Amino acid sequence: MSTVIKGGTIVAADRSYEADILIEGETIKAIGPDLKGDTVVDASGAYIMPGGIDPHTHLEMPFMGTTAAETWESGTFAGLAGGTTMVVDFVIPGEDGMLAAMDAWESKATRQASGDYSYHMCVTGWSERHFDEMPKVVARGINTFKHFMAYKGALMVNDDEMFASFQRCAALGALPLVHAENGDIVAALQQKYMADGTSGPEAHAYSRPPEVEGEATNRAIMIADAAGVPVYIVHTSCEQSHEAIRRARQKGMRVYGEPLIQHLTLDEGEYFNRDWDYAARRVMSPPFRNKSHQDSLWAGLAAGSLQVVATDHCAFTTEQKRMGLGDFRKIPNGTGGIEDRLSVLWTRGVETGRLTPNEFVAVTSTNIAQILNIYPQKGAILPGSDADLVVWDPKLSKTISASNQKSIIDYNVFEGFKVNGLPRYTLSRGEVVWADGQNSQPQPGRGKFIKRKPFPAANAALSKWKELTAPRAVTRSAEHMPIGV
Ligand SMILES: NC(=O)NCCC(=O)O
Ligand SMILES: [Zn+2]
Ligand SMILES: [Zn+2]
Repeated sequence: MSTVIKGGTIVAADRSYEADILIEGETIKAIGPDLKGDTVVDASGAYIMPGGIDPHTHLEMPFMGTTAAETWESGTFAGLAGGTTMVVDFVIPGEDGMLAAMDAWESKATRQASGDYSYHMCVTGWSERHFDEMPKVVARGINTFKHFMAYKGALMVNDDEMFASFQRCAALGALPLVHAENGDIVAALQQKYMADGTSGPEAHAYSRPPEVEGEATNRAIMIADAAGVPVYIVHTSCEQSHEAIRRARQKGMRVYGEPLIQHLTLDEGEYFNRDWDYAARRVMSPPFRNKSHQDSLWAGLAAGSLQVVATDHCAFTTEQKRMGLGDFRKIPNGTGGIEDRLSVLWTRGVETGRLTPNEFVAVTSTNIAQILNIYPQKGAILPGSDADLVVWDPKLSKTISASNQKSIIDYNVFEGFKVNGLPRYTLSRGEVVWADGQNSQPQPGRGKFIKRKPFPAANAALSKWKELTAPRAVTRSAEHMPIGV
C-alpha cells in the first residue's frame, strides 16, 4: 500500500523545492516529479514539512502534589492535530529508581500515545545507584539526562551532584539537559514575598527574576565545560540566559538553548491580570518575561544562537491551579502549548518575517532531531526517513479557543490568538492521522517509542580536546632543582 503526496512545495531546513513524495509502508520511498501511488494526498498550494517534534513535554507527570491533567492520549492527539508527530517526555524517578520509572511511563504511553515518543531521564539526586542505572537507561534508548537547578526540596540537585552526573553523561555519550534557575535564591525570594503579604500569582514572577536564570545558566555551562560534555538548556526565557549560551558558543562550547512558544509570545503582564484564575493558569517556571526578552529570543532563533522551540507542555486544570489560592508557591507550575506551537510560531514568526519557512522547520523539527540523535529517521524529508509529514496550509486560519481544542484542559493560554497556517493533513509513519475538517481521532496506542542512541561524536571530540589541552606536570631535571633540599 503506497501513498503519494502531490502538488506541494517541500520545505526542509536547508531548502524549498517542488516535488511529490512517495510513501511505502511507514517510510519515504522516493521524492521527485510525477510520482504515483495507491492513494493520493493533495498538497496543492501547501507546504510539505517534516512533522514537528516537541522535545519538552510532561504528560500525566506527578508534580507539586498533583498530576498534570493532560494525558498521553489527549496530549499526543492534540500534538498531531497541530502538526507535531513526536514528543519527548521527562521521566521522573521515584524511590524505585530510573528503570522502574521508565516502565511506569511506558505503561501509560504505550496504551495511549497516537504519535511517536521518546523520553529524557531526570537525575534528581546522586548516588552509586544513579551511577549504575544510567548506562542501563542509555541501553534502553535514552541519551539525555535532565537536571533541575530549581524546585528546592523536591527535584533540585546541587552543583556537586550535577558535576558527577555530567561526568557520567560524558562517559556514556549522553547529553545533559538543565532547568537553569538558582533554586536557593528562588526559595528565599518566595519566602520574602509571602512574608510581605504578596501571595498571588504575580509573586511567582517576582520571585524568579531573569538574573536567577542567567546565573544558573552560566553555572550549568561552566559545570558542563569542566565535565567535558555538551549541554542543553531547557526553556531559555530571557536575555541573561541567552547571553550565557551565546557567549559559550562563541567560545567554541557545544551549548544548546530551547525557547518555548509561550516565552516568545506571552509576557509578564499576564500575571498582573485581576482575575486570579487567569493569572494562575499562566504560572510556569521560568515565568513569562517582558518584550525585550522576547526580542532577544526571536533574535537568537534567527541568528542560530538558540536552536529549538518547544512547549514544556505541563498542563493543569483550573481546579488544580487553585491549590495555590492564598499561597502562590503551591500553584502547580506548568502551561500547555502542544497543539498550537506550530501555528503560533508560523503566525508570529514566519508571517512577520522573523523566521524563514526553512528556519521554522529547523527549530520545530530538524535541529531537534539532530540534537537528540534521531536524524534523519525523524526531522527530515529524505528517502528512508519515517514518513512523519505535515501538509501545511498557509491559508487555513482559526482563532485559538479552549472550546474546540483537542487538549482536555479547560483553558488555553493562547485563547483568542488568531493564527494563519495549520495542518491540512498530518501523517505519522505514512498514516494520515489528522485531516482538517474531519476531526477524527487516531488510534490511541499506535504511537511508537523511538530509541535514541548515544552520541559518539560530540562527546568523543570534547574528551579528545580536553585530553590534549589538560594541565600537565612540568618535568625538571636535577640542574633546575634547588640544591640540597
Ligand atoms: N516548567 C514548568 O513550570 N513546569 C514543568 C516542569 C519544568 O519543566 O520545570
Ligand atoms: Zn523546567
Ligand atoms: Zn519542563
